[in-house]
Amino acid sequence: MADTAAPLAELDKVADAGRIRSRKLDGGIATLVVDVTGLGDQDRSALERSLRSAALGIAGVSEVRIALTAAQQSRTIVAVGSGKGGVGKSTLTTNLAIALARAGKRVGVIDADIYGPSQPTLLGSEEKPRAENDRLIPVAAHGIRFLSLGQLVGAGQALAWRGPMATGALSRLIEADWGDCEIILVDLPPGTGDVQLTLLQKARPAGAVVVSTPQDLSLIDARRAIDLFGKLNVPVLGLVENMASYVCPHCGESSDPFGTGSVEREAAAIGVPFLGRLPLSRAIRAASDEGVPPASGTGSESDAFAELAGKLLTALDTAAA
Ligand SMILES: Nc1ncnc2c1ncn2[C@@H]1O[C@H](COP(=O)(O)OP(=O)(O)OP(=O)(O)O)[C@@H](O)[C@H]1O
Repeated sequence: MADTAAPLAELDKVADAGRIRSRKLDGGIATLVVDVTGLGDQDRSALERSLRSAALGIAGVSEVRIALTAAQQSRTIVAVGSGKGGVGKSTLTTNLAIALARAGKRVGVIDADIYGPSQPTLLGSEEKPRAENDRLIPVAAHGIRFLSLGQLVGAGQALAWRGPMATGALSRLIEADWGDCEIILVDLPPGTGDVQLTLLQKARPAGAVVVSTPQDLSLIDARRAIDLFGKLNVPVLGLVENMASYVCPHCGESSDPFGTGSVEREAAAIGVPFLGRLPLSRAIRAASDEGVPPASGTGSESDAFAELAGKLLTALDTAAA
């Protein structure tokens, strides 16, 4: 029977312009090739269902065959690590992600910190992710999407995980339906043990950001993290100095409780970019506790994260060149 696809033109009303790459009607069988690039699993299924039911409503169509195609989604994973806990790695991850989103990127965050998953608190969202076709759907907050071990288990429970259990749960986060996310930041657990190693091997990040306070102790541990990245061939995209100077809100005098400048010197010594310095700021601590990331607002803290995000994008471009 002749192929006369004209009646299928109707389907343009169902799919966004250009998504239907080819259409054919032969012997009552409608065959469509549909480009689903950039759509998450749910949107793909929804589009397929709508096209199928619309096609079956067209006179002369008795069967519908749909092939979905997608251009390879280019996605960059960046690990955020520190040698030591409590230096602000999670705070940096959240705010860097939001600053990247404000710079126009589609950003996801994986909270892989088994010792203290804190992204739900930092992002002020206790929403649990749904699963579709056995894949988790990241939760949206402050213009980014995120998944956290803290959403899969109760607070404090992940701490008891070791080995395969932790690795299995982390794999679910990495293999989730990240849709059109272009950059995914992974908030690593502090330290350089087996969990970090497995995670890096699974996620295969394009690079890593290492955060440290200017204290010697934090810096010594940061060097261990840098070594681990080096051993796994994960380029260090840059170092960030957190909790540097403190400006007294009363008298305005600036002091350096943990010292200042050592992280920048370390970056120069090992030949990696210094991405920037964040002050020790009561506003950062208070906003983080309240689930209102400073990067989502305005002011000097938000500007500092925006600057870090810009430098990270430059470092990513340089690493890819
Ligand atoms: N620049 C800053 N100024 C003030 N407080 C900060 C700053 N950075 C982080 N903090 C606070 O320090 C505490 C630890 O930060 P955070 O949880 O981000 O560290 P971490 O390195 O991820 O720790 P862990 O590895 O234990 O999860 C939090 O209370 C956070 O609000």
